[in-house]
Amino acid sequence: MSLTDDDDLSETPSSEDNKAATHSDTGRAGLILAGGRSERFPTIDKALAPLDGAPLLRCVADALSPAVDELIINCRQDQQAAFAKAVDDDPRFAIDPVADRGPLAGLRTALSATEATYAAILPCDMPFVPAGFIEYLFGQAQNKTGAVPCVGGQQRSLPAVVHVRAAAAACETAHNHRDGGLAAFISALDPIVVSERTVTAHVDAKAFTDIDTHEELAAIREVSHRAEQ
Ligand SMILES: Nc1nc2c(ncn2[C@@H]2O[C@H](COP(=O)(O)OP(=O)(O)OP(=O)(O)O)[C@@H](O)[C@H]2O)c(=O)[nH]1
Repeated sequence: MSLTDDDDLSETPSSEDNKAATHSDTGRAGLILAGGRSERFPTIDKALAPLDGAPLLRCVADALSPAVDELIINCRQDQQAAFAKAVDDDPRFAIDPVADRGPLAGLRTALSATEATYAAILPCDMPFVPAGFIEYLFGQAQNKTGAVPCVGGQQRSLPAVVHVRAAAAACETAHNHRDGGLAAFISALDPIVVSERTVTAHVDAKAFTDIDTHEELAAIREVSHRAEQ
């Protein structure tokens, strides 16, 4: 499938489709990539590391939930039980058939688990992206292959809102690419890039902070502790 920004990707479900709608047959999915090994975050899976009393995974799920109709967590089989306990809602899980194949493989697994037309994608370590900004990205992605923000002078791969079928095709293209990562995926998807000026009008740049180490998490805790005083 070849898609460009000019392609109209709108899908108008028939009344038959609507009658047959199930929990997974929704307009907007939220996909959380959480199948990494957290090697820079020793002794604990960073998705379970607490921030203000809640595991990072729950912070991300709580932020995403208001903007989506269904939540899907992508991870390894051995993470599922702990992750199910960590989040408040009752998310679906998309389990990697083969572990440790990287975020792009995780994304393919997550995309194949939803019937939604559009999906927001977040990593498990980016807890401050507000639902309002995800809603904004859904609006920008409408009838396009997707939308990503420009932050710090760079187009980001995540967070992203993507057209699910276009994204699945872009995963295949990226898979055959030399680096085979999320950057190759975004390049193949060719989404709308929301300018930095527009991004900063909607949200603080801190919203896109991701947490890779204990030191980074401690620094964030320190800032929020000071803000409370
Ligand atoms: N499904 C899946 N997700 C992954 C994989 N590797 C990384 N991710 C996810 O992709 C996102 C970005 O990855 P990183 O920030 O590098 O996380 P990580 O690989 O767990 O961390 P390090 O091991 O310290 O590099 C995180 O949400 C990870 O959970 C993988 O092999 N499979």
